[in-house]
Amino acid sequence: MSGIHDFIDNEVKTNDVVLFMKGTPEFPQCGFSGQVVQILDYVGVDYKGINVLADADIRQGIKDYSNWPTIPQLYVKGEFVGGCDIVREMFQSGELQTHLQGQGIAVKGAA
Ligand SMILES: N[C@@H](CCC(=O)N[C@@H](CS)C(=O)NCC(=O)O)C(=O)O
Ligand code: FES
Repeated sequence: MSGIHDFIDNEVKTNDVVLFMKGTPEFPQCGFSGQVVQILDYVGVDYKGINVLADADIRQGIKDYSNWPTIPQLYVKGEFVGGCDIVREMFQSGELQTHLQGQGIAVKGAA
């Protein structure tokens, strides 16, 4: 196992919600990442953002880890959820909020 794989594995397993993205939650540097940030902020969930632009090995490593070719990538409780399109569709259907709550993760406005 490579060091990058272990780093990623540790991040997704020790943080409930992790977003691998371009830029930071405060300053996204791509519209796809920015859309997921907006959704997560709207839903009101705490998450950790990891900027793949700061590290080329993570940028490639996260694609290998999930076998998914693009950034952003959202993980909940150690599981890959999806990229921008999937997260947006799940948000619009309400499935994202349901999934988070089902995992015991607090979302805004939930009891
Ligand atoms: N349709 C994709 C949009 C994301 C996307 O196309 N990302 C591209 C451009 S930011 C990407 O990560 N390319 C590989 C790279 O930049 O390393 C999704 O649902 O997440
Ligand atoms: S950085 Fe160009 S589309 Fe994401």
